Amino acid sequence: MSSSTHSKRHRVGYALPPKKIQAFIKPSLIHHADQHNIDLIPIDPSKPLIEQGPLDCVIHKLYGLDWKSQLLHFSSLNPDALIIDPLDSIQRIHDRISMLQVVSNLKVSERKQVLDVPRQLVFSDSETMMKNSDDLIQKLGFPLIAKPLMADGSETSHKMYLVFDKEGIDKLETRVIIMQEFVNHGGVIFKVYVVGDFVKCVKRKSLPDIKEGKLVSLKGLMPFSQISNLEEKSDCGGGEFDRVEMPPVDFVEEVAMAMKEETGISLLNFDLIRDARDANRYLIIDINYFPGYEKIPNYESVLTDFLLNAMEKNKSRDVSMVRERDDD
Ligand SMILES: O=P(O)(O)O[C@@H]1[C@@H](OP(=O)(O)O)[C@H](OP(=O)(O)O)[C@H](O)[C@H](OP(=O)(O)O)[C@H]1OP(=O)(O)O
Ligand SMILES: Nc1ncnc2c1ncn2[C@@H]1O[C@H](COP(=O)(O)OP(=O)(O)O)[C@@H](O)[C@H]1O
Ligand SMILES: [Mg+2]
Ligand SMILES: [Mg+2]
Repeated sequence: MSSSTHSKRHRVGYALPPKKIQAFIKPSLIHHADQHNIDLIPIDPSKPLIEQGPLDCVIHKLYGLDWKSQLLHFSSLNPDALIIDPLDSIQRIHDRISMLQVVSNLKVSERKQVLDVPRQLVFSDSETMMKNSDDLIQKLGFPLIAKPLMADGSETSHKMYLVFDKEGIDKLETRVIIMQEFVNHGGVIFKVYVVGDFVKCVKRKSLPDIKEGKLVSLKGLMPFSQISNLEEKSDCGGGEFDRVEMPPVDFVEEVAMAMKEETGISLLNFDLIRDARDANRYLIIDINYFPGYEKIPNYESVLTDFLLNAMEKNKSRDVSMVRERDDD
């Protein structure tokens, strides 16, 4: 990195919901960034963004048309400012259909591990789903997971149900619904955090397996909030979690970099599960924009290094564009 990067102060604006500011913009992050010539500046989304500059870079996780037009207006007046990440790219992972299409487009080399997504069907309303329930059951079987289409941080976007039988399908009362096959995965999920070229995979507790024998005793549907009832009776406990092997690092890193390329997004994580019936089959079930990075150790330096690098790259891009213009 050039010495000028170290001497110049960088103004990085952050536009985040209050809950996220509380969790992510910790004094330790502000301090670490400050020590590395970055001023983290709060952006007030209720005021014009163009009046809150100058800014070298904007990081953001806000939704809605107002924020979109604010960013567009700001970018048109400040073409050299770096926006992390582009709104159009983020939009693609706010929808649980296009999100999984991203996975199908990933370019991952031929290897022992296979990357897949769960099978899913989308319905415009519960009535249409009920009418087509025989087809749904035939295609995906039970148990099913009902997910809202949108994954846009809204209150309802994480509200899900496990559906065990036809009566469960009939009881669902949501608007656009994704019905996804439930894949047994040993009750453990791997969360892969990506920050530019940095990749960190961690283990988390997930929904426990639902063995065929157990399915007969499960009736109707169950919102996820009650899933702990099921977990108590699950096979995953008593230190088993700690013994679960992590996926191969090179595989995770390759998928993470392919994801970054395909989405054009630098700040994301994805949820990876390993098929309980095939240890080499991995499925991506969820991709999240700008997740809770504060949960990874040393996130202060990871984020600071990323911002410095991104601004440095952006500056060299601007310089080469000026050179190209001069050459014309
Ligand atoms: O709140 P946290 O720290 O659990 O982070 C949430 C993420 O948890 P994770 O880091 O994956 O464990 C969470 O990931 P999941 O969807 O739970 O896999 C989302 O990214 C969530 O954002 P939103 O509500 O979808 O806008 C994230 O919420 P925000 O931090 O953006 O509010
Ligand atoms: N197809 C699936 N098979 C098995 N478990 C799943 C599947 N999809 C989701 N889950 C479980 O449900 C949780 C929430 O689903 P996810 O798609 O990640 O939604 P969210 O965006 O709310 O995190 C996951 O962390 C995992 O435990
Ligand atoms: Mg998830
Ligand atoms: Mg999610």
